[in-house]
Amino acid sequence: MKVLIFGKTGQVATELAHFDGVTSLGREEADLTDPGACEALIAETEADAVINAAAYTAVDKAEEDRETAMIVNAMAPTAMAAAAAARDLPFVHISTDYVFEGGGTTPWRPDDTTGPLGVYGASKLGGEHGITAAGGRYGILRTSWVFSAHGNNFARTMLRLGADRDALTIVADQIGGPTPARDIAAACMRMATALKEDAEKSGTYHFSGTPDVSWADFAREIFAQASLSVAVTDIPTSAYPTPAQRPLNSRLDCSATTSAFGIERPDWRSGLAAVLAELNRA
Ligand SMILES: NC(=O)C1=CN([C@@H]2O[C@H](COP(=O)(O)OP(=O)(O)OC[C@H]3O[C@@H](n4cnc5c(N)ncnc54)[C@H](OP(=O)(O)O)[C@@H]3O)[C@@H](O)[C@H]2O)C=CC1
Ligand SMILES: Cc1cn([C@H]2C[C@H](O)[C@@H](COP(=O)(O)OP(=O)(O)O[C@H]3O[C@@H](C)C(=O)[C@@H](O)[C@H]3O)O2)c(=O)[nH]c1=O
Ligand SMILES: [Mg+2]
Repeated sequence: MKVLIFGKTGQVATELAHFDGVTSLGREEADLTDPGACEALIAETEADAVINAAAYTAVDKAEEDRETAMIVNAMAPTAMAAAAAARDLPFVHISTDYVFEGGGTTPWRPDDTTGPLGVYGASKLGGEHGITAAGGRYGILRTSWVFSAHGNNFARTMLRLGADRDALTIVADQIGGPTPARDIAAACMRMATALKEDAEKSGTYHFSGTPDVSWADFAREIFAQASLSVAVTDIPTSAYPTPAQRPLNSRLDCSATTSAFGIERPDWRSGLAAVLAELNRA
């Protein structure tokens, strides 16, 4: 199957580029601030499916750059979905736990009420609504806490800070599933193939690594596996003020993804080991 990918340099896009039959479009070939151009690329593609792995992911910066976040995360994916629907091509798109308001401790199910706390989450939710309304074959995969050997992510931030600090204070009341970018890429490919066969599988799905942990627990595991001696102290979110508010409960119920596509939650601790091995080889 030939797959057209929006995004080339991001965490998930980098992992998608390793699959056979994919064509990756970087910012130079497809700028998401120009939704019409993205639409045109899908109208003329020879691919059998489209995956969007590009997004405005700077959560705090989005608070003061709402317009760009909305164009990239809502308008461009909406235009892509319409173009894919017009040609009956499966369209797979990645969304986020940040569409939820984050109350309680129950894992969120795909049809639970959304309530984004910030601009990034609101812009991603706008994309979800546009894609759903386009009426084509689509899969929206909400994931969380993505990490890989590339790009900006919490694991690489911890390795950088841990290299010259022996103690860090990390938020311990936000709970979620860290997710290896490699597993998200594989899930997207699997969904694109399944949607080609069966349009009835269209819908919104959840996918995150297991077990659910706090950011502080995630940091401890990073330092343990990297053999870095850094003392991690738990702090509440209130002690780490940021421009954008984050959900406290980011747990995702991924059971529908397993039933529809046979995709299981990956253990993020082995994904972390693979990322550390990759960084050590580099
Ligand atoms: N990171 C995370 O923790 C999470 C991410 N997600 C979602 O997963 C998906 C993939 O995220 P991830 O791989 O982490 O993203 P990254 O932040 O690693 O990469 C973002 C990608 O989007 C591209 N991009 C941004 N703006 C534009 C633009 N205007 N035109 C073209 N390309 C653009 C970037 O290109 P360039 O290098 O040129 O800037 C880059 O390739 C996104 O939809 C994101 O919302 C969901 C949950 C958690
Ligand atoms: C660096 C640092 C962060 N933190 C906290 C802040 C925050 O609550 C948490 C994670 O920080 P980050 O900046 O990596 O978080 P953030 O960029 O908000 O990560 C999010 O990105 C978007 C794109 C998503 O879709 C989400 O699923 C999620 O992965 O760790 C500390 O408590 N201490 C620290 O020293
Ligand atoms: Mg970040």
